[in-house]
Order: sequence, then structure tokens, then C-alpha cells
Amino acid sequence: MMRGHAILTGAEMREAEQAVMAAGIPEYMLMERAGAAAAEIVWRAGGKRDLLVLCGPGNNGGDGFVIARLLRARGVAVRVAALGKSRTDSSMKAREAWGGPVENFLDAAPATQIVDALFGTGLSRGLDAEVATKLRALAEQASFSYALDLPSGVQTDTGELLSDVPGMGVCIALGALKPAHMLQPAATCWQRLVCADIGIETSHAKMHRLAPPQLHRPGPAAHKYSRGLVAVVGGEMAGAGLLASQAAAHGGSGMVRHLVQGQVQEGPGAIIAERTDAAQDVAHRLNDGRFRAVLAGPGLGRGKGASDRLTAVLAAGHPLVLDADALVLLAEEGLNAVPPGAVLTPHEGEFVRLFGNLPGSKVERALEAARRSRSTLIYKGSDSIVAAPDGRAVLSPPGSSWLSTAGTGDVLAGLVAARLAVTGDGFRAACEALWLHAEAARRAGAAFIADDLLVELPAAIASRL
Ligand SMILES: NC(=O)C1=CN([C@@H]2O[C@H](COP(=O)(O)OP(=O)(O)OC[C@H]3O[C@@H](n4cnc5c(N)ncnc54)[C@H](OP(=O)(O)O)[C@@H]3O)[C@@H](O)[C@H]2O)[C@@H](O)CC1
Ligand SMILES: [K+]
Repeated sequence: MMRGHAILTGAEMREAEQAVMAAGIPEYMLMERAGAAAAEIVWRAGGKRDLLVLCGPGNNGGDGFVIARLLRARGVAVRVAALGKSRTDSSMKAREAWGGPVENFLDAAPATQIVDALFGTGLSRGLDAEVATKLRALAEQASFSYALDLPSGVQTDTGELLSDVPGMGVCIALGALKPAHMLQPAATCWQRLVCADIGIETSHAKMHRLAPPQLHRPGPAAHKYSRGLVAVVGGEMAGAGLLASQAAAHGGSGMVRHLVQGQVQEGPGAIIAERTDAAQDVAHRLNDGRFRAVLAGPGLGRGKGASDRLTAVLAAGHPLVLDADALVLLAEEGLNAVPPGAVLTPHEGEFVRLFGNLPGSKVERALEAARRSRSTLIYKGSDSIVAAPDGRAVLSPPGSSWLSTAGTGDVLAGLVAARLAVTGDGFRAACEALWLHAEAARRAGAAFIADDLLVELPAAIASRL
């Protein structure tokens, strides 16, 4: 599976920094590297436009002093404004090396470009109101704005805004991404995110950014069963099951059986729709060892009949994808009913019903829920997370906000089932499905409906072969 950029928490970042220092590289050298990498990004974007660097008391401010010095050397008209004294050894050293005038932050006049180097991973509370107000004013008056490591006011591990945070142009993550670079509301505080490599070791990271998957075309001996047979167990609302079935069919599986409740509706000829009104009918159809994935939830309903259908699904012994109403029903039955290795796809409301109000960041909640349910989780939202019981997590960058429309969840669930049938690996299937779903949305443009995503799926898949 292709790995995206590593994501480290604030504490993991400090550990990684310690490891680099233990290998003989002093902290100040890391600061020089961070400043040089960021200065290069600012130089490429803004060239010789006048620049104001806003420096805080810690090492984030120290990085700012390095940027100021390096860009002054390139002929940029640089001013520096600081929020009090520099308090760490490295930031004092960087300030000394700058050697130029340092204005008082609250009195600083605007500039065409600003670098926010007030606080990074060491932010411990929200900014004082007058500091936040001044930062917003300077950001709004600038044509180019850069947040160093994180915009000041953003909590590193949770993505919360501890005080008002202005919109920034570029966020320059240092050494590795942090959870806040992927999580809401922080992840919408900038237009562009770049990660500067400063030689921090990240190969041990358990969290990564969602990467474009590496997909494979079917081999010459492939047939419909070898490519993966999927069952979609529908229920009271036929449309949702049909959408999920179509997504499962377009997601690369070999064949889809749609177990319908009530009249069989008109749908694509490639999908085999079978009327299975009673739970025993579902159980009977699922008694087939060729199924590689069974999806239940979209349009299932929440009454006794739906509950009985779900019981048949849980007992069938196939790899499962459980979504929507299946999750609501499971919240009543309890997590013990979920066979290990399933993929669960809750949005916020379904998540809380299933797992209650867990503490911690969205990533921590996702990982705890994966552990408790012994399942892979896609914790959906504009910052979707894939979490595994073994502690791995993949965080999705913000995608198209047009996905907030009816039926897109059904499409995602169908895609997960397809990829599970193809790969046999729930975590991988969840990541591939999430990426393909986001890519289909990107290709669909704006104001699309869920059905439009289906049309874009073949091209989205073709782009990753
Ligand atoms: N780790 C790495 O590998 C590398 C890290 N690098 C850089 O270091 C950055 C982290 O540096 P850092 O730990 O010194 O923390 P930083 O964000 O500068 O602030 C801490 C200071 O601010 C203060 N303070 C906090 N909140 C406040 C508030 N609301 N209002 C007022 N004060 C507040 C806090 O005081 P205290 O909380 O103790 O009261 C403390 O004095 C990181 O983001 C990256 O840029 C790179 O140089 C190289 C490699
Ligand atoms: K910052």
C-alpha cells in the first residue's frame, strides 16, 4: 500500500527531535534547516516583496528569525516584530544571528508579506485577544501570508482553534505533518499546505496522510468470481441500496448481488437484484462461500425486519462492511455482535451512538473505537479518518465540500465493499475507497449528486493503474 506523508503528534515530534539531537545534530542546526526550508518556500512564492516576520518567544519564533536573516541576505526588505523576549537557547541564538532591529509586535505596521512564527507545536493556550486581533489585521492586510509549522492559535494534536485564527495563504509544516494539518477546523485555515523536510526520521510513524492508491488491472486469467463477489443487503429504502450496489460494481469488483426487500426496482443489468423479503431468504442467499464482501446498512431501515436482516448478515461469516442503519441497529445490539475484521463507516452522529462521547482528538477517538470494535473504521466527515485496531491511522485532507449531499455515503460504502472484495484487506480497502470517492467528487466538479460520482469512478480508477 502506498504511504502518504507521515503525521506526528507534538509529543512524537519532540521525541523525533531528541533522536536527531542524540545522533549529534544540535537543536540549533535543526532550526537553521527549518528556517532555510521555509525561507526557500517564501522566496519562491513572494520573491523580493517586502516581508514582516512575526516571532514568538519559543523555537517557532527562532525559526522566524532564521527566515528573516536568510531572506534579508537575498535582498528582501525584511522587518521583524517579536512578542517579547526569546526564551529558548536556540531562538536567542537565531535572534542574535539576525542582529537587526526588532519591533514590538503590537505596534508593527503591515507588510505585503507576513510570516506567522509566533507559536507552533508549543502553543499551550489561546492567544491573548489583542495579539489575535493584531495578527488577523496583519494577515488581512498582507497579500502573501505564511503560517510557520501551524497558524498561531491552532492546537497541534486536535486541530482545535484555541483563539481566533485568520485565514493564511500557505501553511509550512516543519519536519512532518501534525494531526492539525488534516483535522477540522484547523485544516481550512490555509489555502495551501506544504511540508518541509528537515531530516526528522518519520519511518516509525503510525499516522499518515491518505495517499493516492496503487491499483491493479485484472490479470489475464481473471473472471467475475476471482475479481470479487459482493452482496449488498438492501432494505426498506431501495434507492440507497441501489446506489451502493452500483458503486460496488463500479469499484472494481467482479459481480454484485443486490438482495432487495420488496419489489425489484429497475437498475443496471449488470447488477443481479434478488427479492429476499424474509431474513431467512437473506441467510439462504448469503450461504455461498464465494462472497468476498457483504455490505449492509444503506437503506436497510431500523425496524424489526431490518434487525433480522442484519442478524442474518452478521451470522453469515463473510467479510463485512457495515454502514448507516446497520450502525444504528448495532448501537442497540452492542459491539460484541460485530465479527472481528469488519469495516464500519460511521459519520459523527452514528459514531457517538455506537461509541458514546469518547475523549481526545478525532484521531484518538477513531483509534479507540477501532480497538473496541476490533474493526477498521472510516470515521467520516470533512476530515475523514481510517483507523485500525492495531493503531494505524490514515487521515484524509479536506476534500470537496459538495460531498455533503444525500447518497454520497451509500456510494462510499459500496466502494469499500468493492475494494474489500478485490483486496481482502479492510484497512487498505477503506483507504482506497476513500481516495476514489474524493477523486470522483473532484472530477464531478460542483453541485453534483451522488449518482454523478458513479460516472466518474472508472476514470478515477484508471488514473491509479
Ligand atoms: N520539534 C522539532 O523537531 C523542531 C521544532 N522546531 C520549531 O519549534 C517549534 C516548537 O517550539 P517550542 O516548543 O519552543 O514552542 P513554540 O510554539 O515556539 O511556543 C512555545 C512558547 O510560547 C509560549 N506560549 C505558548 N502558548 C502561548 C500563548 N497562547 N500566549 C503566549 N505565550 C504562549 C510558551 O510559554 P508557556 O506555555 O511555557 O507559558 C513557550 O514560551 C515548532 O513548531 C517548530 O517551529 C524547529 O525549529 C526545528 C525542529
Ligand atoms: K506559527
